[in-house]
Amino acid sequence: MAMVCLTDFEEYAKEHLSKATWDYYAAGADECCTRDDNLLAYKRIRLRPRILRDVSVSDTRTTVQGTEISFPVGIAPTAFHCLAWHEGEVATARATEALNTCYITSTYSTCSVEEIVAAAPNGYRWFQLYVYRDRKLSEQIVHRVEALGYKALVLTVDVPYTGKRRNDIRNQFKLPPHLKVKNFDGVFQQETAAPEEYGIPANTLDPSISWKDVYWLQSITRLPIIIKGILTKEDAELAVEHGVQGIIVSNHGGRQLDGGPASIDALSEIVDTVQGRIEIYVDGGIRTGSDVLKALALGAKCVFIGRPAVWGLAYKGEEGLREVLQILNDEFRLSMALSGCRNVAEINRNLIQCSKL
Ligand SMILES: Cc1cc2nc3c(=O)[nH]c(=O)nc-3n(C[C@H](O)[C@H](O)[C@H](O)COP(=O)(O)O)c2cc1C
Ligand SMILES: CCCCCCC(=O)C(=O)O
Repeated sequence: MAMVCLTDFEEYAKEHLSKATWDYYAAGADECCTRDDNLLAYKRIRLRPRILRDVSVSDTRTTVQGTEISFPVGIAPTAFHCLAWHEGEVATARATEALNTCYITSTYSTCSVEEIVAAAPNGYRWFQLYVYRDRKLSEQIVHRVEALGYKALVLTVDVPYTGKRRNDIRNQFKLPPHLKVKNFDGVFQQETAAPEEYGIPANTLDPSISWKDVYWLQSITRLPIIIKGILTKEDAELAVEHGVQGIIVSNHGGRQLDGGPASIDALSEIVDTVQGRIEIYVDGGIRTGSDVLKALALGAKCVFIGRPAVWGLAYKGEEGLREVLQILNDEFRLSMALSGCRNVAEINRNLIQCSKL
């Protein structure tokens, strides 16, 4: 079967994954309004293409946190890649190294960070962090990834509690016994009597985390800190005031608070408030190259994809994810050219119809 667009990979994954795994990847919170709006919001935005601008050569390269990547699409942190493909995050690391883009490894990876780095030693990676009640656990993983050459920490702030994902509850979804959250092998397993969530002891994440924990994190690391899960200008301003280096505008793929804004709809107020003081990225609902173009036009430095990466893995592991990234790269290049942009520096708000500004 020829894979032409990202939804081809979605259909393949839906057909070939077990129902419980598919439901877990697809899940949104409650009625899935925010999950679905993440995609619909891109379709509401209209472009203002410019013509006759010699687009015979186009350059999709950009930088994030000072490092060059081949195009402005990275991999958002998603848990449990071994559910989609037996090599799991090792395949993800190889595909992203090959395509020269940024891979944010989830705390809940089913390969360890050491295995990931060994598989793709030259890959450019950030590590996604949750803050545990037991701060020592968070501190240990921070020091591990720093020593392994991860280039930034992505602090996820929208999971004080896990959102209510109805099918996961109906399916009693949990990691099968042969898979583990490898970064915490032996740590989480000790608490087998405790109630579980997805096969992980419940209540390990600290719902009391607050802005002071950003200072705590800064005190234990020299890595840049990027906050993932901001949706308002007020919190964006606080992030800048607390000295972080980046923001990922995100609603966690609509898996946490249902009824919040589509992430692309939240982007503009954050970009306007931050005024270039730190880099802003966005994830949620990006499925085509023109979605990438729209996000950049509205001020994102780079976008990240979550579910499409696991669909690629489910299709053919490393090769499948490479295909997903290559298709997005090709579509983005074409959208740039058809709207008169020769490089990412030429993408700006003039490309967006006024009703969306
Ligand atoms: C199956 C799945 C697992 C996820 N796991 C994590 C995670 O471990 N940490 C995290 O910060 N975000 C996690 N997310 C949220 C993603 O990083 C990202 O915000 C979201 O998937 C983007 O939306 P998209 O799937 O429409 O691209 C997960 C999302 C999905 C779909
Ligand atoms: C015990 C919390 C598990 C969270 C799993 C990863 C995640 O963020 C998700 O959206 O799923």
